[in-house]
Amino acid sequence: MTELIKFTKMHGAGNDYIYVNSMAFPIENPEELSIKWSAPHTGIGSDGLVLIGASEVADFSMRIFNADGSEALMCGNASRCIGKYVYEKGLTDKKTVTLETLSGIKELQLTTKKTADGSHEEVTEVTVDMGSPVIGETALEIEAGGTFYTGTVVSMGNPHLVIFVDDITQIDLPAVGPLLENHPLFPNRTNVEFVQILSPDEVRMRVWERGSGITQACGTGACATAVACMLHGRTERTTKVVMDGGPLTIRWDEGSGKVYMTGGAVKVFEGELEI
Ligand SMILES: N[C@@H](CCC[C@H](N)C(=O)O)C(=O)O
Repeated sequence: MTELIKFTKMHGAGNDYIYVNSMAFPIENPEELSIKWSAPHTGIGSDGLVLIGASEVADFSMRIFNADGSEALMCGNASRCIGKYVYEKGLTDKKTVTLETLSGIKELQLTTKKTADGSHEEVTEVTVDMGSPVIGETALEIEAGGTFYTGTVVSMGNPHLVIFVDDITQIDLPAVGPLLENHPLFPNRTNVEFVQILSPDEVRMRVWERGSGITQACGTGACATAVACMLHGRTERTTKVVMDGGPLTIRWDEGSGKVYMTGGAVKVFEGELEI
């Protein structure tokens, strides 16, 4: 029997996912549908699929699937978009929302303002408590395509390799990204961030995401980047990470050791699909 699934296309700094409220529209084969719906010409076109579900330990749960159908443990940009989704759809009236993810419970702080016609409140910005980073090697020598890079390995629930470069425009991301993502040093693959320092509180970053390729932004990647920058004494505790799709502000709190990510979330359109 054909089923109709309602979805919302949203993005955070240009990192775009298809969001489905799986409490209303249960989905049995998200891996398959993420591949199908993410396809730019034959599907909706996106970096992946996000399911918003119920939770016994938090207000809501999130499952995130990359465009290749692989499931990730965490997604920074999607967590902000879910904050906007659940508040604006009236699924909650809380401005502090907890979200169960495969990498633990994250807390979202929503900033809202009245819409221009004064009829309701909209979410303008979300700050996510991303938890504490797990720091791996800080000077990993790695070869890809005949070039040697030095990277810092940081997990923000999912794996990241952060590489400092002098001039980010010189990086051939489509060529080197897949080599590093699938490097034998990373049996579970990795997300890859190239970073150029602009000032003590601003960096430029481009990302190659595990399972999705080049994306306009990566929230966990921005956090990993800021952590690597601070670890190496390149930036202050708060850093603006400017990606192809826009900036995120990342603060690595000295006292708690936690990383806080702040940025916007945008609804693009809604639709329905038959499965
Ligand atoms: N874009 C995301 C991360 C999505 C998952 C990642 N590609 C992985 O496989 O670990 C973000 O905003 O954090």
